[in-house]
Amino acid sequence: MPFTLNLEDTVMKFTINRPQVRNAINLDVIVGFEKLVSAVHNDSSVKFVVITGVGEDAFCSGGDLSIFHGLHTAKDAFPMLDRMATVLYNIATLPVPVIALVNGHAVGGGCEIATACDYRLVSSRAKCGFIQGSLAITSGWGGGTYLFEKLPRQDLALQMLSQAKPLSATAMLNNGWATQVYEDDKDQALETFIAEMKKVEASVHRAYKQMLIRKWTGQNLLNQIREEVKTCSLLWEADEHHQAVQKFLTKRK
Ligand SMILES: CC[C@H](C(=O)O)C(=O)SCCNC(=O)CCNC(=O)[C@H](O)C(C)(C)COP(=O)(O)OP(=O)(O)OC[C@H]1O[C@@H](n2cnc3c(N)ncnc32)[C@H](O)[C@@H]1OP(=O)(O)O
Repeated sequence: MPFTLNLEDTVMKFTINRPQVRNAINLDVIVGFEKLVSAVHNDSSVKFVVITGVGEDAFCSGGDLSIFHGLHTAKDAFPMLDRMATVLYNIATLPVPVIALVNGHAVGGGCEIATACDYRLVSSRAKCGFIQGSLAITSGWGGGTYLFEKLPRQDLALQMLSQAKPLSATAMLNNGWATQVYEDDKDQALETFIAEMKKVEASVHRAYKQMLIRKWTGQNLLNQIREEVKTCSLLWEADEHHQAVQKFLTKRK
C-alpha cells in the first residue's frame, strides 16, 4: 500500500509508504490524501491529524519524477498540480489541528505538504527545502503561498524559495518554519507535543481552527494558490525543467 490511514485514540494518522522513492507522491498517494480528508470530515471523534512518512530517510521527496516527467506541456501538468493543490488546501483547512511529523527529508512538494500543515515536528536529521527552483519551476501545490502566509519573515520565505536548496532542521527552526526539532523517536516526540493539547476539549481546538480558516477565506488564499498552480504549470513546459528532471532520473544509472 502506498499509504496507510489509521485512527489511534482520536489521532488520524496518514503515513506515506513509498520508501523506495523516498516517499515520493504518485496518484495513489493523492487518492489517499483525498480519503484522509473525507475520513476526518465524517468522524467527529477525530481530534488531531498527523501526516508522516515511513522509515527514517524521508518524509516526502515531492512529486514522483519518474511518473510526472511524462507530463510535458502546461496542459498536461495542470490537472495533477491542481488536484494536489486542491487536496492540500482541503488538508490545510481540516477542522482540526494538522501536524506534519517530518521524519526525514522534506523537499519539493514534500516541503509544500509539511508547510500546508498547522505544525511541523522535524527530525534533527531531516533536510527540508523548496528545491523546485533547481528544476526550473516554482512550487505548484500551494506551498509557496502557504510559506508567505505562515513564515514570520517574508524575506526569509522569499530567500528559501529563491535559493531552492534543502536546509537543516536547525535552520528551519531558526527561520520559523519548524515548530519543534526532535532528536530520536518520532512517536514519542508526537506524544509529548500533543500531551497538553489532548487535555483541552476537541470543541475548543475546532473553534480555533475555524478562526484560522476564516482568516484564509477572507484573504482568498485558495485563489492565490490557484495562481501559483497556473504559474508552475507554465514553467513546467520549458526545456530547462525537463532537462533538469532528466538529469536527476539518469544520475548514477
Ligand atoms: C509541485 C511539486 C513538484 C512536482 O511534483 O513537480 C515537486 O515536488 S518537484 C521536486 C521533486 N523532487 C525532487 O526533485 C527530489 C528528488 N530527490 C532527492 O533530492 C533525493 O532523493 C532526496 C534528498 C529526497 C533523498 O536523497 P537520498 O540520497 O537519501 O536518496 P536518493 O537520491 O539516492 O534516492 C533514493 C531512490 O529514490 C528515488 N527518488 C528520490 N526522490 C524521488 C522523486 N521525487 N521521484 C522519483 N524517485 C525519487 C531516487 O531516484 C532513488 O532511486 P534508485 O532507483 O534507488 O536510484
